[in-house]
Amino acid sequence: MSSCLASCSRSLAGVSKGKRGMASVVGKKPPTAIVMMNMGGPSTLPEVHDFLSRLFHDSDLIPLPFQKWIAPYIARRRTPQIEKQYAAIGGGSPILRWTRQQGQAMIPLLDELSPHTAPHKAYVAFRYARPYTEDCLDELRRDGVKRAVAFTQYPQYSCSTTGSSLNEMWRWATGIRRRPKTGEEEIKVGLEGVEWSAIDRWFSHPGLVEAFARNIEAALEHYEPSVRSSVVLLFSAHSLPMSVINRGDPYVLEVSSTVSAVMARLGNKNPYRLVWQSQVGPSAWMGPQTNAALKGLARLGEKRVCLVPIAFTSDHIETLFELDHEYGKEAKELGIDITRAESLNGSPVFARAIADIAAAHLKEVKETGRYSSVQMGLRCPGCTFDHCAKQKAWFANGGR
Ligand SMILES: C=CC1=C(C)c2cc3[nH]c(cc4nc(cc5[nH]c(cc1n2)c(C)c5CCC(=O)O)C(CCC(=O)O)=C4C)c(C)c3C=C
Ligand code: FES
Ligand SMILES: [Fe+2]
Repeated sequence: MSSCLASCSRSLAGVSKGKRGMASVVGKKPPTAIVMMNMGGPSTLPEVHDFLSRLFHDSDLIPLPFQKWIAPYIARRRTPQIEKQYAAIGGGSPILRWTRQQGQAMIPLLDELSPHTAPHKAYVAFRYARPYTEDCLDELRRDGVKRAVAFTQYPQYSCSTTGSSLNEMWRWATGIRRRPKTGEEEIKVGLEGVEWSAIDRWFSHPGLVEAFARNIEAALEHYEPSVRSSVVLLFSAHSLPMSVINRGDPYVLEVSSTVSAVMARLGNKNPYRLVWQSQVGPSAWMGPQTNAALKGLARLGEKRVCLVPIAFTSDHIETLFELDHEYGKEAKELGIDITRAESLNGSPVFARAIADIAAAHLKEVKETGRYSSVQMGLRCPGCTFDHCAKQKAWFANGGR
């Protein structure tokens, strides 16, 4: 992280916009692939069912008894309700559009920050929506890629999110997972001869912190200067089941660290809390829940609240539907003057941050020969999955 700090402040200080974009990769040298990994979301309503089906089949996210049989049933039952939510936010998730835009903004900056690994090209690998991990690997194969970075787009690490995406990448790249053979068609298996490394977390990167802070400052402009410092900043992150936290998952710690760093950058001028949203099912999840916290704050006489989504880098159903639509309405009914900080979306400060993170990582791999972070090597104390160990060993060995 220390090298990040130095190079980030340099890049924040003003890397000028590069002239090369994605088009610059058509030369002879294959691009260094920057694979932006995330969960994805259905871009259109007809994709909702397949999105949920993949999600409920993922035992790293939701381990279910008889998963193969139960998952299709839950996905089918949940589809109409979730379709309505996506319909209410314009007919689909904007995550693919934002991820592509962020990748496009990152590449010229990265070409400039790390010329010896240029040209770079951004790829997208989603866990539950197109383009899937396997689609992304097809693209890498077509481009003749020899060096690839698996770059999680979740700033804070959880085995249910980043861990799941890394597991999926390892399965497809090694050929453990393969497409079913249809007819005489030749099936490509795995991805030979690629040197892989992983960026698994970046929860306290100064560029990320700066991007969040600027969006919060912009949201606070909504309030009169005389009352601005009384606004409660309510940082909201997707919750986790207590069973995952008790297994030793680092997500809660890392989200908390992001919040502390953002508050320090803001000069600790406002009161704040970290709360948790979007729990599903009847089991115990991390709390307090965002909507209960809003009700509690109203009961205690708080009149102004700024909601800050802190664990995702673009808009999605939980900001646009849950925060804006549901909780925003509820809060107004409770008499709270509520605003929401914009998600990182098209923030140029954010684009510079991810370029800096990628550049610092490429440099570190070259200098140390370490392909993944020290922290990524440690399994959760309660982990019982063999595949976590195999995936970590595979990345630590450069994808060999
Ligand atoms: C950092 C973000 C997220 C964590 C951690 C996370 C954990 C987690 N999620 C579920 C179950 C579901 N999540 C669903 C949707 C969903 N989840 C996140 C983010 C995190 N999830 C996002 C951004 C989305 C929406 C995608 C979009 O809008 O584009 C869903 C599907 C919706 C629904 O049916 O309610 C489920 C289910 C678990 C069990 C879990 C931790 C173990
Ligand atoms: S569940 Fe965390 S390392 Fe396996
Ligand atoms: Fe989720």
